[in-house]
Amino acid sequence: MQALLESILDEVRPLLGQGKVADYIPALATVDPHQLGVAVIGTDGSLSQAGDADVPFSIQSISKVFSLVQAITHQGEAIWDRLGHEPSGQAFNSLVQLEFEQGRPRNPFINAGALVIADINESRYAAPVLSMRDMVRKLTDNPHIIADMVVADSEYQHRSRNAAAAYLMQSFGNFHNDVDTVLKSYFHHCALAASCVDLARAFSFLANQGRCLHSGNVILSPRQTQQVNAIMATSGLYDEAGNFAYRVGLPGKSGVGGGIVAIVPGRYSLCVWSPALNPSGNSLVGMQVLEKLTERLGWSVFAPVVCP
Ligand SMILES: NC(=O)CC[C@H](N)C(=O)O
Repeated sequence: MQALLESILDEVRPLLGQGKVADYIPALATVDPHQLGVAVIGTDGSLSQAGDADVPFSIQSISKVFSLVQAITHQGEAIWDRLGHEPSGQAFNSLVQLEFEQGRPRNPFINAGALVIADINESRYAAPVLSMRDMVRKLTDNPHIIADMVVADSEYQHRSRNAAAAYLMQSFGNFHNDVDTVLKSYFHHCALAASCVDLARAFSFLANQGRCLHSGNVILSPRQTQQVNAIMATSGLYDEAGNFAYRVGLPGKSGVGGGIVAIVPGRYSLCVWSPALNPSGNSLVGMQVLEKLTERLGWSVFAPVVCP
């Protein structure tokens, strides 16, 4: 695996320089786009990594999976009264559908949906920012995880679109807490910094029927784990979810920091990172790495099930 990861990174390195780092959050515009890393953790505990796999980056929308897990943990199925689990086919920050659909976001992985989830969590936790940070520290097994406050502040300064989504939902009665307070929690979650190795480890529970590999803690039931993987497969890459299913064939979640996590249910959790994005806001080189890896290894949730 180690040699395969190294050789795939060598193959895609010439593509570094294509794509564009997220500049609608000015603090992210300064990140060096030539970085590239990948980490793969097996449910047998094996870790393989290549390139800049230990360099922390802004997890951005990858945090939406952690927030969803928190909300499922304390609200269960009741969260679906407030939002759907259908793909949107729209950009992650689109507002068009939200007006048509009376302020009920399509899914928890577009911004509007993540803001409703943040609102649900704001009602539940006394200190949502710390609850999230502690959860990510436990799941990554890294007590040094912190949010990059320069990124969080930069997003707050440029919050118009997310604020518009939240106020629109408030006008439909689907937002219960103070908008500014929830936005601050949400930006803080997005600004958490973690490496490929941290995130591959953090998401091992999704490859392991809901049980965290290193702690043994039950994070979700096996059924809830399948459901979160299903939402990742159908909505994790926004308006590119279909392309991701076609090219990679795994549940995945991207962020505008250039990270993409992916799950091979029962086998592996992986994370790839390269900051420059394609027009859908997904890591351009990261997609290539995942496509090559799954093609070489035959990993796909759409491949025939091999019975023992
Ligand atoms: N796709 C993303 O990673 C978007 C997250 C970003 N924090 C935003 O709200 O715009």
